[in-house]
Amino acid sequence: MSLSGKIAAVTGAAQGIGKAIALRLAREGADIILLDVKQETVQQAAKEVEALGRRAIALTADISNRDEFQKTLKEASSQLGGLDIMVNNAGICQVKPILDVTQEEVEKIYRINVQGVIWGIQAAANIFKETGKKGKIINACSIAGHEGFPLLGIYSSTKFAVRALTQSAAKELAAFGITVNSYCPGIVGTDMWVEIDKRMSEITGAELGATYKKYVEGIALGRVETADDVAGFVAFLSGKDSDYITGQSILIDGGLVYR
Ligand SMILES: NC(=O)C1=CN([C@@H]2O[C@H](COP(=O)(O)OP(=O)(O)OC[C@H]3O[C@@H](n4cnc5c(N)ncnc54)[C@H](O)[C@@H]3O)[C@@H](O)[C@H]2O)C=CC1
Ligand SMILES: CC(=O)C(C)=O
Repeated sequence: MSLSGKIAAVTGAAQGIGKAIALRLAREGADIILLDVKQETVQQAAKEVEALGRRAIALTADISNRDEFQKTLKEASSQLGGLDIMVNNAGICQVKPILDVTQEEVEKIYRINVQGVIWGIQAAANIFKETGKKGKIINACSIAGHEGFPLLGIYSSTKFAVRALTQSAAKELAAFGITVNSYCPGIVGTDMWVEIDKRMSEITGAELGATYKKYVEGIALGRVETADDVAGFVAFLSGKDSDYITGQSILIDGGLVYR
């Protein structure tokens, strides 16, 4: 598919799935706004986009800060000449029994994983409406947005919230020709899973690597998911071939959770 002439914004684009999405959309022809809290690495990722011959703007901003996020995104989109695709990818994980989690911990993950997605939907939809674009909003959900997993309860609840927001926003924005969908990866070999495995070991006493191995063994296709697997699917959701899909949170997990 060609995304030539399109402008896409990707949050959490400094590394992992977000960086793979930014590079894949650039390969398909889009110019990219890359946003992350990690200044140096997001600038490096933007250079990699430019090396593919596309325009790139690196933004250092926190998606949980509504004003900072929306202001920087609006300025960057004006600079590039608009916005067509918004990928609300940034998120954090948390591994803890529900009985032990503190108020601060719950608030932190909800500010990033839930409020950050709300601010991203608002920012993109307002830009699309102002510029008369039938844009696409694409959110990061998870298998954990379809099923609760032990020690990932609060994280799972944030991803269930993303699924609800995706459905509601799709219904509210359909009148403007804006579609809203989510991708739901399974076990992707990024820094997030290194951290999950480490925390699971600390809590359960399992050997380092054992939790990751156990989850990967449950995947029907028999291999861990790569960030590029996810990026290819996001490219599909960004392009014309997905124009008639909205409000969906689609599993891309190699066969792990079945809905
Ligand atoms: N790794 C996995 O197995 C899975 C990941 N996901 C979701 O995919 C998304 C990306 O995950 P990964 O690439 O694996 O994570 P990662 O931890 O490797 O990368 C996340 C990126 O988001 C950025 N970020 C975090 N908080 C931010 C904030 N407040 N403002 C701006 N940027 C922020 C980080 O700096 C980092 O660059 C997340 O929403 C995650 O929940 C979903 C299912 C599986
Ligand atoms: C990080 C994540 O979403 C899972 C379920 O592994």
